[in-house]
Amino acid sequence: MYGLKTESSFDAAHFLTDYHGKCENLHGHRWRVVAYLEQEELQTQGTHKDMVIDFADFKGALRDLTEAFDHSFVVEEGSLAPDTLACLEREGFSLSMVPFRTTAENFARYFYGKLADAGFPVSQVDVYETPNNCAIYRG
Ligand SMILES: Nc1nc2c(c(=O)[nH]1)N=C([C@H](O)[C@H](O)COP(=O)(O)OP(=O)(O)OP(=O)(O)O)CN2
Ligand SMILES: [Zn+2]
Repeated sequence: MYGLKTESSFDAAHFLTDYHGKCENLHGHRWRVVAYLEQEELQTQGTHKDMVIDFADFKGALRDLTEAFDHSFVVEEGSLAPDTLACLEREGFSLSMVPFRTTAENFARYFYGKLADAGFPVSQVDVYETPNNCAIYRG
């Protein structure tokens, strides 16, 4: 079995809906996303011979996914009143609406799904919310 690993990060704001503690307030993190691929065999011919996948393609795909959240306010759908959202948009803030509670676990599953949908043989995604705290999603 062969494996590849790459990582990317994004800085964003969020809050946790229905959380009782400091994380119910708007705050920010630098989320670090580490993705792993696994494949039994290497490619056998062409420019990608003896590679799982070109690192350039893998790191570019993960970077595009994290870039979409960078310097935005990641908002769980339905967690803010429509007029609150309208005010934030009117002020020009960048909002990223997501259909999940913005936990590290859910981000890990989200990035896993996006990489799998793009055809990468993803086996695991780690999402660090702080340097010491990491959520893991495995297929
Ligand atoms: N299992 C999870 N637990 C928590 C998550 C999560 O995504 N998964 N998220 C949060 C909050 O987002 C919160 O911001 C994290 O707070 P905390 O761990 O306290 O992080 P700090 O940066 O404040 O770290 P300190 O050690 O307190 O400096 C909560 N839990
Ligand atoms: Zn947080």
